[in-house]
Amino acid sequence: MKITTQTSQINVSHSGNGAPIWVLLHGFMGTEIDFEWLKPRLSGSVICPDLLGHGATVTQPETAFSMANQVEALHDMLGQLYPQNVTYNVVGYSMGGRVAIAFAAQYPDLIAHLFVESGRPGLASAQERADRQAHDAQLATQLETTGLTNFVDRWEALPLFATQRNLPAETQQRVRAGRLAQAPQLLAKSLREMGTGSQPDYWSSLATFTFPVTLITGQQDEKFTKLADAMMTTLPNAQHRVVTNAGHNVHLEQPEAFLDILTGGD
Ligand SMILES: C=C(O[C@H]1C=C[C@H](C(=O)CCC(=O)O)[C@@H](C(=O)O)[C@@H]1O)C(=O)O
Repeated sequence: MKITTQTSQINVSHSGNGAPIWVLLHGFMGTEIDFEWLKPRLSGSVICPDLLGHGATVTQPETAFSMANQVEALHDMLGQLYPQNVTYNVVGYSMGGRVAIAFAAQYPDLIAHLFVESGRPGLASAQERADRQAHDAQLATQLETTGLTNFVDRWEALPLFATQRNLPAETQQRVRAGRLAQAPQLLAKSLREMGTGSQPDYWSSLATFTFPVTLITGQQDEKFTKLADAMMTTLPNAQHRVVTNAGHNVHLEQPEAFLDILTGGD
């Protein structure tokens, strides 16, 4: 497996007593189960929370699924688990990558290493955000009116996920089952309130990320590989790993290559 690297500068640091604490953040319509396979493969502690509106997360009806609330919910959860002064290896996939970047911007002192897989720091222009908000609101309405199965059918058919159709049927069925197990009204709320267009723009925060950052994209995901290249122009201590024979979901399509990047085993 060939992984090409573009590096500005990378200094790896570890949390506390040297045993890393991994925080793994799933993507839209994902759950903590998506990273279950990683738990026995990573040294140290591994935490895979369900994000707002996903999996087993329970919120009060009045809770806004804003990126700010998501960051605070994650911060509160980690603070309850690790009250002492520790740092985390935060790994975010896609929507989870957006959350990871927002969390790092808000709490940089808590980051040992930030890994962003096929993620982006929001949208830089107000017009882009407005257009994307309208798009995500349309998706949310479609989800509410045509039902989750129809929505997942359309979602799976997106070009962004075309490479996943080469995966074994069992793997595709497992991912589909995870999506179909979600609560449609909560997914719609997530799209409207925490979608790519609704979150703040963190592009200007990237230059302040002095902790080690590793961007991971699939070579066949041109869109997010280009976005990662753009992020590299402003990140001061980062590397961009492009994994061959993979699209948007690198950890699903090339799990061993993904693990090697996390552990430095490649
Ligand atoms: C379709 C686009 O944007 C969506 C794609 C990826 C994100 C995600 O979490 C997908 C997870 C998965 O299905 O494997 C999602 C997000 O960031 O919430 C985006 O809305 C696109 O072309 O940008």
